Parts: sequence; C-alpha cells; structure tokens
Amino acid sequence: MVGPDPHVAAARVAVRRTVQSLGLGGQFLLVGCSGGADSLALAAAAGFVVPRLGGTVGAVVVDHGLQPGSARVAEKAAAQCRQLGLAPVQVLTVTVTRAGEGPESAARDARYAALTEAARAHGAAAVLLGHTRDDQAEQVLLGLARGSGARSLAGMPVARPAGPGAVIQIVRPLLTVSRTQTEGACRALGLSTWTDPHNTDPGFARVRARALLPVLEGALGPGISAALARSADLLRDDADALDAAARTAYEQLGEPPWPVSRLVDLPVAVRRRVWRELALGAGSPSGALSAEHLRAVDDLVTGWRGQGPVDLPGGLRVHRRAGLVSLLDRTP
Ligand SMILES: Nc1ncnc2c1ncn2[C@@H]1O[C@H](COP(=O)(O)OP(=O)(O)OP(=O)(O)O)[C@@H](O)[C@H]1O
Repeated sequence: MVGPDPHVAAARVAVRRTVQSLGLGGQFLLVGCSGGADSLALAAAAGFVVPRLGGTVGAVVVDHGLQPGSARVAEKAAAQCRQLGLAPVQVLTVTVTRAGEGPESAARDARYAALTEAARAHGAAAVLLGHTRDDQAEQVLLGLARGSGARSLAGMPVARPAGPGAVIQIVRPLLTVSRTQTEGACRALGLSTWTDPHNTDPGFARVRARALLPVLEGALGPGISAALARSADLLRDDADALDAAARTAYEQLGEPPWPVSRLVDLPVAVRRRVWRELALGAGSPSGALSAEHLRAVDDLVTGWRGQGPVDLPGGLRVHRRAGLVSLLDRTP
C-alpha cells in the first residue's frame, strides 16, 4: 500500500502530536480557515486525524469584507473544508472598524473575536490556526529588528487560552511544519489555495522579513527558519521562567511603596518585569510603555544620582524618596 504524500503526512503527524499532547483528543475542535495553503493543509490534516482520535472538527471562514470578491473566496474555502469532511463549516462576515493600529490589526482583532465566539457557541475546546514554522521564523526576525526581549522573540506558543481565564484554547499545530510542506500538502490533495494579496505587498514589514529568509539561507546555510523557530522555543522557556520569578517577586513586594533595599538584589531581568507589571497594573497602555521607560525606572532604583521621578505613559509617575519607591498618579 502506498502511504500518503510526505507533506500530507508531515501535517497529519504535527496535528496528531499537538492534539494528543494538549489532551484535546475526543473533543470538538474548530479550524480557522482563510483558504490559504497553511490553513487548508491544517483543515485537511485535522479532518483526517481528529476523528481517528475520537473527536470531531469543524471550520470557520471569516469574511472581513475588505477586498472585492472576499465572499467568493470565503465560500470556496468553506466548500473545500466541507469536502474534507469537516462539519459544521460556517462563513462568518465581520465588520472591520478601522480604529486603532490600522486595518490589518483591526481585521485580526475582529477575526479572533469571531473565531472565539464561534468556538464558544459550538462548544469547541480549541480554535486551530495554520501558522507555520516560517511564520514563527518571520516573527523572530521582526522581533530582532525591533531589539525585542525574550518574550517577544519567543514568538507564538503552540497553545494559549483565548483570553484571560478562557477555557477555549488558541492552538497552532503546524508550528513545526514549513510553508513548503503546507503548499505541497495542498497540491497533493488537489486543494485550490488562495493567496492573500497582502502576502506580496512589500509595504508590510512581515512580507519584507519573509523575503529575507531565503537570502539568509543563501548566506548562512539551509535551515535558518528551523533555527529561528528553535530559538523561539528556547526563549519561550526562558521568558516563562523569568515571568514566573517576577510574579513571585511582585506578590512578595505587596503594594508600593517598596524599599529600594528589597529591589536592588533582584536580577535585572526580573526587576524589568516587575516595573512592567507595576505600570501595566496601574493602567499604563502596553503599546506606549517602552524599554526606555523601564530602563529609566530601573536606573532610578539601582543607579540613583539624585535624578527626578520617571513619568510613564498613562499619567503615572515613579518616585524615589527616603529609600522608598512609589507610584503616583499624575492626572489632576
Ligand atoms: N479569514 C480567515 N478566516 C478564518 N481563519 C483565518 C482567516 N485568516 C487567517 N486565519 C487563521 O489565522 C492563521 C494565520 O493567518 P495570517 O498569517 O493571515 O494571520 P495574521 O494576519 O498574520 O495574524 P496573526 O498571525 O496574528 O494571526 C491562518 O492560518 C488561519 O488559521
């Protein structure tokens, strides 16, 4: 008997391992499918694997209505999901408000909200997304270009709760699978894939990062995407450990004011996280809080030369007086 195409097999193995390791066998799962090669390969693999693990799998295609013909693209993706045996398969039309950080991020927010809501309505345990190892590598490259820390370089986790305290998980089973493999799987299965025009628009930093990977492979040797994804995995473990240490330190410190003497002996990586937790907990907007803000707070505490207080986004001010560090509200 001839086995499945190797790309199809790779996607199935990745889905089976992820579903089993997360204890999701036997549950109802929902694939978020855009009609692109990654999420169609995911739908095909999940449609094969999940029933064999005693579960069921459906799909949701979100129509953002941002491009002409988007409804047709969505219907075609949904039809292919149905042919792959997924049920129920739904097209959800969302309204993307252009407020916030731009249409891309507004579309993403609307999509995640729609997918999570559909999962809740159908009683799904998880939403499966088709991010690949190449997406992970691009994310790491973009983080490096911004000078990010371990948490950001850790890229996307395989699983996370859909929101604070949520039961539904957002799961990315294909993070070990390359885009070449998802495209090969779709070809082997005769699936017709859609290419998001944004994926070739050099106006997006992600698209430019994508173009860089083959250049890096040429210069440094093959396997760069896999290596970057591996770094993300290692850094995620480090970031998790440091976050846990910072949470413990934060809890032990209690409410500010905090004595400087109890702060200076903490490792700087933990202190930085404590400052961040302090600022975010007091309402500083995360997008506006920079590494420079955190460095200034740390300097106030550990490198004091009589400098003044540090102002943080959100109308906050960190003060040092008589060996105590306190957080004040600057708003009148
Ligand atoms: N229109 C859509 N409907 C349903 N699921 C989608 C849709 N678009 C994307 N997805 C899901 O999200 C995955 C990632 O898609 P994409 O890379 O386009 O997202 P993104 O814009 O980079 O945002 P993010 O990476 O934060 O999810 C897809 O593989 C698919 O599972």
